[in-house]
Amino acid sequence: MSLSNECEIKDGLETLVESQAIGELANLAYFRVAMADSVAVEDPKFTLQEVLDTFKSCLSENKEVFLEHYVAGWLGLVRFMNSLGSVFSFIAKDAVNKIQILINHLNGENGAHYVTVQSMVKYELDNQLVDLTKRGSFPESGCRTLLRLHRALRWLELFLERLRTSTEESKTSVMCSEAYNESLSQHHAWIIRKAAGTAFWALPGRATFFDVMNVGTPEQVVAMLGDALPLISEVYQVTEDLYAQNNILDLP
Ligand SMILES: CCCCCCCC/C=C\CCCCCCCC(=O)N[C@@H](COP(=O)(O)O)[C@H](O)/C=C/CCCCCCCCCCCCC
Repeated sequence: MSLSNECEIKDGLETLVESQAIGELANLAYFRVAMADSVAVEDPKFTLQEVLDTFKSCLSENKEVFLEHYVAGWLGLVRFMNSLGSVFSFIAKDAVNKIQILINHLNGENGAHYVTVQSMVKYELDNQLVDLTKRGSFPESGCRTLLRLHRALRWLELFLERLRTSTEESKTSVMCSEAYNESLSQHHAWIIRKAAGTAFWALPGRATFFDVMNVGTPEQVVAMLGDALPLISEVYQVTEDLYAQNNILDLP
């Protein structure tokens, strides 16, 4: 995928952040990213396969993480969340804001340094473009912005693993909040934890959830989750190791 139609994507995201109709526009934004990759997009509905494909493209042969594919993966996930209802809008809006910041870096004059997460970290640290101990001059550094999505990727991994091994009786709200409590919640203020916990109760049941994934039978969903999880885990682990090596896992 190439961000040759960067302006269109950027315009779409800017509108998306400002708009109340966030769900509809998230679809549009992802639609454009997908088009840039020649993915078949006649059907604008979310499919788990699309997200799987973007995470598959994330890692280079030498395990570098391509930022544009990472961003495309998140846009796909936001589309999914938007299809679940407006109660998740505050979460989607935060995710989209962060995606927008990363796309701005990719499209900016220093975009060449933002091709991979590895090159982004090196560039920003070498040039003191990251607030390391307290928030200051660089609230929109790529490193701190991606870290927020990276932590959310751990939540996703834990949640999807629960979904994969769930039974018909399992509750998505319980699986979601367990995954959240084991990961992201540790980085969130009390008020955010409460709001997130409330939103989880609005999640549809497992059967509807599987339907929205547009994969097929529950057995096919489970099989695809089995394919998707190692990819997501690897992207997570490569990023985690990179951030650990550079001592930037706690950026303010
Ligand atoms: C394959 C399909 C099945 C799963 C689909 C899941 C779709 C999930 C899509 C997006 C997930 C949301 C990502 C949220 C990123 C949150 C980043 C964050 O931590 N931000 C906080 C800190 O930011 P700064 O203030 O430091 O800039 C911010 O305070 C958060 C605000 C919003 C609340 C975030 C709650 C996160 C809950 C994650 C679970 C989402 C549940 C969705 C259920 C489908």
